[in-house]
Amino acid sequence: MALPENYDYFTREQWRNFHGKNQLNTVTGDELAQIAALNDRISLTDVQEIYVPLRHLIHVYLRRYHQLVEDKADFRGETVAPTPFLIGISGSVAVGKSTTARLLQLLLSRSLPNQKVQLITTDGFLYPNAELNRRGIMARKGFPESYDMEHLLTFLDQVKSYQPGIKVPRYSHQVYDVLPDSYDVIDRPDILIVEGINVLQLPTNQQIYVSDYFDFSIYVDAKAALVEEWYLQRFGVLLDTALQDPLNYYYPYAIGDRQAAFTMARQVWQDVNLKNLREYILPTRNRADLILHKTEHHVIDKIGLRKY
Ligand SMILES: Nc1ncnc2c1ncn2[C@@H]1O[C@H](COP(=O)(O)OP(=O)(O)OP(=O)(O)O)[C@@H](O)[C@H]1O
Ligand SMILES: CC(C)(CO)[C@@H](O)C(=O)NCCC(=O)O
Repeated sequence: MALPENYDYFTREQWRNFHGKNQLNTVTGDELAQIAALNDRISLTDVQEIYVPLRHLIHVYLRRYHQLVEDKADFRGETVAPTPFLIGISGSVAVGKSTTARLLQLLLSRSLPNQKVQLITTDGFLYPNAELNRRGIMARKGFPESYDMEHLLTFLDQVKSYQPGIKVPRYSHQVYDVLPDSYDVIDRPDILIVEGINVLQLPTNQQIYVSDYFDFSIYVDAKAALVEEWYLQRFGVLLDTALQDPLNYYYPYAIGDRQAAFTMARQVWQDVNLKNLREYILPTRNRADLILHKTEHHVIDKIGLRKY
């Protein structure tokens, strides 16, 4: 699918100079150490040249957002109620959404030390495997019908209305299921990052869309053949981890024939994740405020900034 036309596209050589005046435009040694601990494969040049200007752009959106919230309260003759700023991050399975999300959480927490920056993935809003099986859609995990979208919308509504202590179910790749009685707690953040393949989708039968809640959104983009490579690499890591744990979903694959396990993973990529990317995820790309385009080794080579 050709890149959408309603964006300005920049090379990294252009993008890395986008800082504005008097901005915090470098990362400290301490930040770099934290980033390396997050994922030691992240290119630190990408952090400096791509993510630091991106953080500056988010500051711009944030300022404008707070001004608008204030002006709207003033218009109604009311005092300002705290309203969290929401960032959505979308893209294929295994493209690197959660890594991007955690990196942004870290960078924003550092530049805005008085603000609480929290992060969730929409994986926790998948129906548990028992429910997917009951509905006969276990082979459709990740497709729109496999998520409890109503629950996700209610959650976003609670966050925006600044409710304390909201529980979010947790999904485990190791167990391959939503964990029973295990939750993350989102507690009145100033900024919430919501990462998931479905965050820019338009569910049917709903009055409001998930994307209506976002004040800034990012689509992480790459050629499908590359994402397949990353999916299989991550599968290799999942197998290695599973070897230590007989309760891990991947344990039978980990102790069996490795070639056969990879053949199975390739098939799942083809039948499930690639199909989902083509039919339901990629068509949402042109709703994002920003497209981060990756090439080999996760290096970002192009950035699209939405014009209108
Ligand atoms: N910037 C990066 N540099 C190097 N490796 C990366 C980078 N981003 C992600 N990866 C690797 O790519 C794989 C997929 O990343 P990640 O788990 O963040 O993807 P995801 O899009 O969140 O996937 P899912 O939708 O399945 O949760 C992982 O093995 C991760 O370590
Ligand atoms: C949990 C999701 C849907 C999204 O992160 C994905 O990682 C997944 O498990 N997809 C189902 C097919 C598979 O096993 O890869």
